[in-house]
Amino acid sequence: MIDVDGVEKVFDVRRRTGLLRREKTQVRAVDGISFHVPRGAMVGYIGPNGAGKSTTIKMLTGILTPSGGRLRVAGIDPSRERTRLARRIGVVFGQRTTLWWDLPLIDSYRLVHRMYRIPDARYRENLDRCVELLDLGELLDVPVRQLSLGQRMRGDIAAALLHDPEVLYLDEPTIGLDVVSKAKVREFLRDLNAERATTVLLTTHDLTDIEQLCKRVMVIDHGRLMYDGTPDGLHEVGASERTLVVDLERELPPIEVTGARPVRVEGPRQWLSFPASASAAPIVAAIAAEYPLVDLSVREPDIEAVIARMYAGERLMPRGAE
Ligand SMILES: Nc1ncnc2c1ncn2[C@@H]1O[C@H](COP(=O)(O)OP(=O)(O)OP(=O)(O)O)[C@@H](O)[C@H]1O
Repeated sequence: MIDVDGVEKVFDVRRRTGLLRREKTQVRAVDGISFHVPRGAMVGYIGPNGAGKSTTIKMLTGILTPSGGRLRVAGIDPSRERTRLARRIGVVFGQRTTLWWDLPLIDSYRLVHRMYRIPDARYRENLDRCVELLDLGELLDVPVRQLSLGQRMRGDIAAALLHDPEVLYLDEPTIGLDVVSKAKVREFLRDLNAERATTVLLTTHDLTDIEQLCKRVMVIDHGRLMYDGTPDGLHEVGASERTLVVDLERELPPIEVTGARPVRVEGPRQWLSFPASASAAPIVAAIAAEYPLVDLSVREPDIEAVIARMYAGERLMPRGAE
C-alpha cells in the first residue's frame, strides 16, 4: 500500500552568518529511506525531534515533492496526483485540527461530505459508526472551539474517516490526552485496523501507542532508517535487560549467581539484572537453593530506555553480535 524507495528530501535554507551575510546551505531532512507497508498493516514511525518524520508524512500525502527516490501510495505518485490520492487517504495531525473552529462539529462533517462527494448512504453509515465508537453523540452540536482536546481529537479522527480512506496517517494522535481518552483512541484504531483493514502509519512520541497498537515499528534519525522490525526486536537490538527483585529474610551481601548481576541492595531487598532474552527460571532456582528467599518478582524491560539510548546516538547491537 505504501512503497518508499530511496526517498530523499533536501531543503535549501539560508543561514545568517554575519550582519549582512547569508549563506546558502542544505538540510537533508530525509536521506535515502526505503520501506514497504502492505495493505492492512499498522506501523509505528518514530524518531527524535527533527528526525524527518513529518517530512516523510508530507511527501506521502503529496504536500511535499521528494528531491530523489520513488514513492507510491495505493499505486499513486502523491506529488503528481495529490487530489486523486486525497480520496484514498486520511490524515490526522494531533497538534492541529482540520475541523472548522467556529462551527458545530456536525457542520464540519457535512462539509467533508460535500468536499469528498461521499455518497449519502455511505456518509450516514460511516458517521453513525464513528459517532457510536468514538462517543461523539453529545458533541455533534457543540462548536469545535468549545471541545476539550480529547473530544476534538476524536472529532478529527472521525472527520478523517468519513470518506473510507484505505490509508490513515496519524501524527501524534494521543498527544496531550488523559489516560482514558488515550485508551479510547487506541481501542478505536485497533478495531478500525482489524475490521476494515485500514493501513495505518502512526507517528508518536508515546511508546505505549506503539507497544499497544503496532506489530512493526520503524525508527528514523537524521533522515535515515535506523530500525525496522517488531517492538520486541528493539529489546534485542538494544540489549535490554529484565530486573529480578528479590526479597530475602535478612540483609545480606549482594547475591552472586550465574546469569545475573546485582545492581542495587536496600536492606533485605536486592535487584539483579539479566538479559531480556534469557529465561529467569535457572536464576530463580539458583537463588532459591542458596539464599533465604521470601519473595520475588520480575520487571519487564523498558522500551523507553532502549529508544532513549537509540536517540542519544548510542550504537546498539543485537545481543551476541559483539
Ligand atoms: N520547510 C522546511 N525548510 C527547511 N528545513 C525544514 C523544513 N521542514 C523541515 N525542515 C528540517 O528538516 C528536518 C526534519 O524535520 P521534520 O519536521 O521532518 O522532523 P520530525 O521528525 O517530524 O520532528 P518532530 O518530532 O519535532 O515533529 C529538521 O532539521 C527541520 O528543521
